[in-house]
Amino acid sequence: MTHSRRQESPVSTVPPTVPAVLVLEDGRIFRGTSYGAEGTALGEAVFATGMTGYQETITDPSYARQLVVQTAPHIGNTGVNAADAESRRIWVAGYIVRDAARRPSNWRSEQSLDEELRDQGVVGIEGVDTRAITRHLRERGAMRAGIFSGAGALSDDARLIEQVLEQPAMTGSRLAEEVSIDQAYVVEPAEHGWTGEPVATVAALDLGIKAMTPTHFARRGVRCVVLPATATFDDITAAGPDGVFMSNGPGDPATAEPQVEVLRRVLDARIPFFGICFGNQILGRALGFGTYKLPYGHRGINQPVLDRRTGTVEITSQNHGFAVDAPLDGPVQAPAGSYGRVEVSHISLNDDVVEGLACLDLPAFSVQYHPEAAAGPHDSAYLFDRFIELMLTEKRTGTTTPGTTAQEEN
Ligand SMILES: NC(=O)CC[C@H](N)C(=O)O
Repeated sequence: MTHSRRQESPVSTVPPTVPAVLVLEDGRIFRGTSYGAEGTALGEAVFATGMTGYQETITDPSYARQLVVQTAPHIGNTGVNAADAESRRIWVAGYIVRDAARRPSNWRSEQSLDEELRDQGVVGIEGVDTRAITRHLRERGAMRAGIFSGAGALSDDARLIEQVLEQPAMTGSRLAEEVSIDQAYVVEPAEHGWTGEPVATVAALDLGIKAMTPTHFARRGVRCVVLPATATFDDITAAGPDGVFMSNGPGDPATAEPQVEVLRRVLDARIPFFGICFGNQILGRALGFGTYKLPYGHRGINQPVLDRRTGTVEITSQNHGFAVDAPLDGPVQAPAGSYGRVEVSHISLNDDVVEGLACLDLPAFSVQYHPEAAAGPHDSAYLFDRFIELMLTEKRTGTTTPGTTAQEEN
């Protein structure tokens, strides 16, 4: 009886499942079901440990060409909305979750994450053991991978591994120009509730900038002129900036030669500089240090960092796979140019990786993490204040004239 009633019922709460498979370049394979768009996604498999903020994560341009594994097991439960997007689109190349929420439940939700992934053509996989994937990546390192769903998932494993190996590795990939903008734009302080006159102007290079960064400047009264990644030194000075900012961004910092050259001219001209993440790596390179690939990177919103100058510990938001190779012990002369002394100002308390650089003879500093948060804790927002203070001090003491070098001024 019960059996026949069940057969007659037209209602089914279980959606039809489409097979999907995650294939890692070392041959490890995880089978699950399709999530978001159906198709093929290739990229570097990395894991992100944030328990919240999945929308900010997937719209962070630094994740371009990466397949992101969320270690939090339940994803999508608050849906997505226009206000929380950190850029104009989703940038993760593919998305890997354990258990996708079937129904979002939040008053701010405008659409389900599944629908948003579909709308933007982002291929994902769900129902895989994300803990096993994470442990694998932690032991073997971030690596090339592919998500294949629908008909593609039925292909021969060897053929799928071949496809995964055909893509370029993250090392050597230049991606900042791909995610940047074509046209400059300005974010005015008044747009974010500032009622007085602007206190300064920052020229911000968009190497993959997140919306929250200009917002932080604007809230503090700073005009933010956002420029494409290809901006020249002359484009920067044309904005009449009191300071220059370089954002986070995807790809290998070893490929950022044009931005390193631009930054050297900024430093030569003694224009105050602040960089975050990719911007920190570019400052490191401009000063003559190398960069290297971390085994599996730092991605999450609870990464402990020590500010070595104050002894304060910050809980930070991070997303980096590369790091600066600079000596931890004491200030050193910058190996390149005549930039004077530099010190490692911040280090990771998990693994001693360089998390910040400070020039002692120039108004320039940077951090490897994300003081703009979004998502993540706000511990590091003081860095925006520190940069504004630096710009205003340089302005007051008159040592900075954009477009001229320190020698020319003397
Ligand atoms: N968020 C970032 O700016 C990342 C910088 C660089 N692409 C890295 O992976 O290290």
